Formats: sequence, C-alpha cells, structure tokens
Amino acid sequence: MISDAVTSASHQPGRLSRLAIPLMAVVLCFGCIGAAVQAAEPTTNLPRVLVLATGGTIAGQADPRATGAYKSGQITGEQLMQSVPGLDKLAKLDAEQISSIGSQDMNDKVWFALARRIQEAFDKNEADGVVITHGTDTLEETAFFLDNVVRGDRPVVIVGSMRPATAVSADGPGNLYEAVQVAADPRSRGRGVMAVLNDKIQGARSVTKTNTTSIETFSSPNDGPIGYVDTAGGIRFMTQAAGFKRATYKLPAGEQLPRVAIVYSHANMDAIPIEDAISHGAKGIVLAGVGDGNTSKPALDALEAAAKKGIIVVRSTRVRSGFVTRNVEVDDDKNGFVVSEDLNPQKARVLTQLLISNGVTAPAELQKAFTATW
Ligand SMILES: NC(=O)C[C@H](N)C(=O)O
Repeated sequence: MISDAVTSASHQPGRLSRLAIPLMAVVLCFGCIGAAVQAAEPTTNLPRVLVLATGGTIAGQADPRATGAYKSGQITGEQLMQSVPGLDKLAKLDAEQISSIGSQDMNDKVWFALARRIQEAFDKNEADGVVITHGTDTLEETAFFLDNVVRGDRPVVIVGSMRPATAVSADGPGNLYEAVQVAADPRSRGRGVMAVLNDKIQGARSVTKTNTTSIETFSSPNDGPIGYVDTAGGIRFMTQAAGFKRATYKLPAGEQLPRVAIVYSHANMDAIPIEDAISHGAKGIVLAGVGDGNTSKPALDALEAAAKKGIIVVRSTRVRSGFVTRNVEVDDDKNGFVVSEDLNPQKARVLTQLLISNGVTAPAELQKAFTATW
C-alpha cells in the first residue's frame, strides 16, 4: 500500500478474461448502455493496453434518491472496462487500481506511483500503450506531470468523464472506448501524454478544463486539439507526431515534490499571500497574474524580495489564453523572474517543482525550460 489514498490493490494485474464481476453490478454501473460483455475474440495480435485506474467521476456512482450528488471513485478500473461493449476487441487489456479518489485529492504519491508503473510497463515491454482513468478536476496537471517524466514514445492517454457512471447519458463509457482506441493506435506514438474526452484528443501541455459541469469542458486555448476520435470515423490527427521537443525530468527521491505556491492576483492586491507563501517554506511562487502576468506594486515588491531570497518566481496569468512574455516594465531580467509562456498557473507550478527537484534553479536555465517548446 502506497498511502491511504492509494489502494492496496495497486500493481496487481488482472486479466480481463479472468474477472468475476457480477453482471448485475456492471449493468447497474452503466444501465443506459445495458452492457453485456461480448464474447472475446482471439486477442493474440491486438495491441496491449494497460489501464491504470485512479478514481474520479468516471468511476462515480450516484445515490438514486439524490438529484445531482454522487460519490467519485466507487467503481474499479476493471468494472469500468467490463461495462464498455467492444473494448476487448480494440486491445488486450489489463487493469490495475492505483487509487480510488476524486482528483481534487490527487497528490504526489499517486503521481509517483503512476509514473513508475508506466515507465516499468514500457521498459519491460508489458504494454504498447497506457490509459489512465482520472477525475477531471486535476486531469490536466496529472497529464502534464507525466508528460514531463515518462520516457519513450509509447502513448499515454488520460481519460475522465463529467457525469457519473449511473447518470442518464453517462459520458464515461464512450470516453473510455475512445481513449483505448487512441492508446492502441500506432499513430499515437511520439505525441507524449494525451487527454481524450468528448471526441477530442488534446496535448498535455495545452489541455485545460474550462467548464465546471458541461461535458464540453476540455479545450486547448492556444492551439486547439491535436486530433479527433469517434467510433464512426476513427482517429484523425491534425498534427505531426513528435511535433515538439519534450524534456523528461527525473522523479526526485522520496515521494514528494518541493513546495511551490500559486498566488492569485486581483484588484486591491496586497503582499500578504506572498508573505504567507514565503513563511510556509515555498521554494517557488507562481503568480496567477492579471493580464500578461502583472500584479500590484506591493505584490511585485514582495515577489522581488522572494526572488532575492532564492525563491523561484514565475509569472503566469489568470487569463485563460495567450502567453506571458518577458517584460521590461516588470524588469524580469533584473528581478530574476521567469515567465510561464503558455503554461497556466497549475502547470507552471508542476514544471517549477520538477525543475527545482532536478537542480535547475538559475533563472536563465529555468526560462529555457519554460520556453522549450518554441
Ligand atoms: N468530473 C470529475 O471527474 C470531477 C471530480 N470532482 C474529480 O475530479 O474527480
């Protein structure tokens, strides 16, 4: 067992064909699909896809007496797979339960467990692709973290849903089907970690959640989806594979990334949130700035003081699209600040954590890493 949040069932491969999930439970999970698992065809030549389940709404069940409420992470990855007709015809599937949590509780331990298991599966040639089932709230952060630490060109696809398994028109089964389609396809190689939801394939660097409840929530504001997938048309990639250079960072020893705080800027901003971050031992501060990564004079003065103490300061923005560019007015050069380019604050935080833990702390080097894509 890795932690309270990581189940004891982790790393116990279970072959789909050996599962003994009562059919009633499956039908209950995805009643609207009425999923009876179809007779398995010979699977010898099918690509091998490892499904790593972490929880989230895709594994959520509602109390039938409640109107909107449901509990995340109630169904296992194996049960999810069993409930999607035809999945076993796309790939030879194995499922492992890494955790059973809503992604609002996603944490370093689960991230490290995912990263290590994926790398092991690729290094030992156990899988041609990986699918991670995940809650949508922090899906983009997990995608970006893994994109920065997993080596090799085999596809890793992260998938979730906005409606629980028991909802009318649950979106989980269709999303999972499409995720396996993408993970099993050789054309998906060399594209890093991808998010597949609602017929779109989006890159880990750009994908972000944009709506609190709608199934049309994930978008890539600066560059759009890298492809589309649907059961009728199959997969259409709009970009070339390996279209950008991908750095991979080492996982630090232990189970934790360094503390990096996000400070949200607003009108009437004072220095208190920045002073709080410093006093709580932040090794880095990411500013979710207004506009082009701006903030008030008192906050800027506090950030300057933080940078002088050796705390990494990254200017990002609370605005959903666009880039934060190095700036003469803020004087990034003199202050030793880094700008996040296209990375939103939550992803800038992850990259800052990885850079610090890999010993990259000089502002010029940090800036190079943030700008690596262009
Ligand atoms: N749609 C979802 O998956 C939301 C849920 N709170 C989660 O992130 O786990």
